Amino acid sequence: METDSVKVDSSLWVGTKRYRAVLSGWYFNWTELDKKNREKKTISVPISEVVAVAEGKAEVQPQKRAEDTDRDFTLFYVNRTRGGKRALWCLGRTEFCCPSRDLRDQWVTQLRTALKTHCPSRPRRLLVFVNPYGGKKRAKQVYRSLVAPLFELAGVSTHVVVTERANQARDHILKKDLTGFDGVICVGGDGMFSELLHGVIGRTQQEAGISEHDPTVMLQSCDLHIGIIPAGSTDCVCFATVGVNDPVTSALHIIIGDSQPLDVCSVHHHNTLVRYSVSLVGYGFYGDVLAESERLRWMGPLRYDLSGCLVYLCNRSYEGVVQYLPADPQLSSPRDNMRCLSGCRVCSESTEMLFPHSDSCSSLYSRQLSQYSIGSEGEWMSVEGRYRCVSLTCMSSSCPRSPKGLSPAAHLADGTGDLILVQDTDPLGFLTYLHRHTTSKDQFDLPFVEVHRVKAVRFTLPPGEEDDYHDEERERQSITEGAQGTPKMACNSDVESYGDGSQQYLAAEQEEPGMKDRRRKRRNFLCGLCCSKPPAVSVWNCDGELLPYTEIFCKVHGQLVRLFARGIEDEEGHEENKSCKGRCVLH
Ligand SMILES: CCCCCCCCCCCCC/C=C/[C@@H](O)[C@H](COP(=O)(O)O)NC(=O)CCCCCCCCCCCCCCC
Ligand SMILES: Nc1ncnc2c1ncn2[C@@H]1O[C@H](COP(=O)(O)OP(=O)(O)O)[C@@H](O)[C@H]1O
Ligand SMILES: [Ca+2]
Repeated sequence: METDSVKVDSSLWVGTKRYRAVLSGWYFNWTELDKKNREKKTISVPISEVVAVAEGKAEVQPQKRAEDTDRDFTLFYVNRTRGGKRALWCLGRTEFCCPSRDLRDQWVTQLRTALKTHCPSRPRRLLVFVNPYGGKKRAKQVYRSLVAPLFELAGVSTHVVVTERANQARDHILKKDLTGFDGVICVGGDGMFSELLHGVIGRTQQEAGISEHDPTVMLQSCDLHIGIIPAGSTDCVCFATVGVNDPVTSALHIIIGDSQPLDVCSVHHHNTLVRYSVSLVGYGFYGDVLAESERLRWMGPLRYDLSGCLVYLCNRSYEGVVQYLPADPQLSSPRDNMRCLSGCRVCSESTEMLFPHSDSCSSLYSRQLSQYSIGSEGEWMSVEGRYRCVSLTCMSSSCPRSPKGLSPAAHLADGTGDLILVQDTDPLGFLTYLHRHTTSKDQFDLPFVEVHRVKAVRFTLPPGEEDDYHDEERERQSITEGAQGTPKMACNSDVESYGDGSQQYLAAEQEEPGMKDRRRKRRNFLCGLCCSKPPAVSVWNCDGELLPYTEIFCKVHGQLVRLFARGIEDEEGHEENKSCKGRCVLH
């Protein structure tokens, strides 16, 4: 453990005043005059939050050459500001002037050495995917103006790919050589993150020789970190792992090399992997909202509000049988009001349980789960009924639309998910349930709502329920299976498993032309408002992707991937840096 040995201790000019500055093991402390109230204040920056040290009076924009006087140096570091309730990060910048050039060189050398010593896990080279198509279609501009200058300042090199089609990012990660990259970054929304998630998990299992199609397999956890620069419509994964969806905040978390493990839910249909999810696997309301919103993509983020209203007015509920494997109630519960924040105790305790020292690659829950093989009774619970919505979320799924999220006390890395069952109820009751997502009232404190912390869920239709919605899908499957005799993975991309167990994702072109439109027409709620026979079956929304199956099996894999984040910082925890107006650049 690094001692707190003093590396440099001298007086430095900050602005027009000269004060003492000390670089000890982990911190750089200096004193300066607070411009507003003309009094001295001490600033203390942990080395782990230093972004860069530059000789001279350096600026962030590379085109502004540093005025290289030989006695100055500039420090760039993480500054916490307050954008309303949100704890934003911005780039702090302070110029120091030394009595001599030697002392300046000593400061710069020691600071850079401290950076190298204390922050070995910082990314040096990143693979960046920009989605020009998602959100407000401003991803390129966001990246170029706010993020690229920070990466350049911090000395992080990047290879940027602006995607031209859906699934290009995922295919790139699955097939291309990733040597030398310390992480992959998506500039977009949850759909774009989902592409990188599928690429990173698929690549890791490919290289470990694990077949993703076996629902009880223990997946290999992925070391290649994923970073998100928010530029989408819901941006819920970014919001739930960082606390805000702000490009500069996220870029700074990436630069300092934060690492946040994240649970992932695998979704299977029989022995076929359909999708992975981290934010929401939702049937009923959320599924119908997504199905309806795809036609309104030209509206950007507003499409969810309009389709939300339309779907709400259709007042639909669906029959279903839900079986679930409860998690250990001693550890935590969805009603214990223990929000998952940076350094969360529940998640760190789960790390012990998920990866016991003896066998680091297998997760405890997967072992337990494989004991209860799919068909056995074990501790599986089963409920049947008519539901407004059935949602499974591995995290709080907080997002700008719903600051507390679908399940406010869910944990990012505890190996469990929260299953929320909203039974059929009157429209006002359901509106109350929805509305509580935007207030601090407990959305589970309603008679028709139940929530369970689970490790696995199976959803099936009650016997005799017509799944006409997917019959065409199955027809298509059988036609293609007949042709190729291999199980086709059904989703907007098809996986064809070859003899050698490697898996090639094929692009969505495999779908018959017009199949999607036919499906979507079926769900068109505008005509649905008046149509007599509402569909008996809804559709699954899996992180913003429609699933082509109704009967699915979901399993939570604890801490399967890692993000360049540190969880939601408890706003109260950073009083001292709160007011830093004027010292923030690039905001
Ligand atoms: C009356 C106010 C109702 C507010 C309801 C807020 C519920 C918010 C739930 C947020 C769920 C977040 C789960 C995130 C899923 C995302 O992965 C996924 C993809 O994200 P991407 O577009 O960035 O790729 N996003 C989604 O699937 C969108 C989720 C659906 C949002 C529902 C919005 C409904 C709001 C309108 C309801 C109005 C009812 C009253 C009308 C009289
Ligand atoms: N260049 C592209 N053209 C069309 N679709 C794309 C492109 N790049 C990515 N996509 C797809 O767009 C979808 C939405 O992307 P996302 O960034 O989540 O935006 P939003 O948050 O608005 O949904 C993703 O599912 C992704 O697969
Ligand atoms: Ca979880």
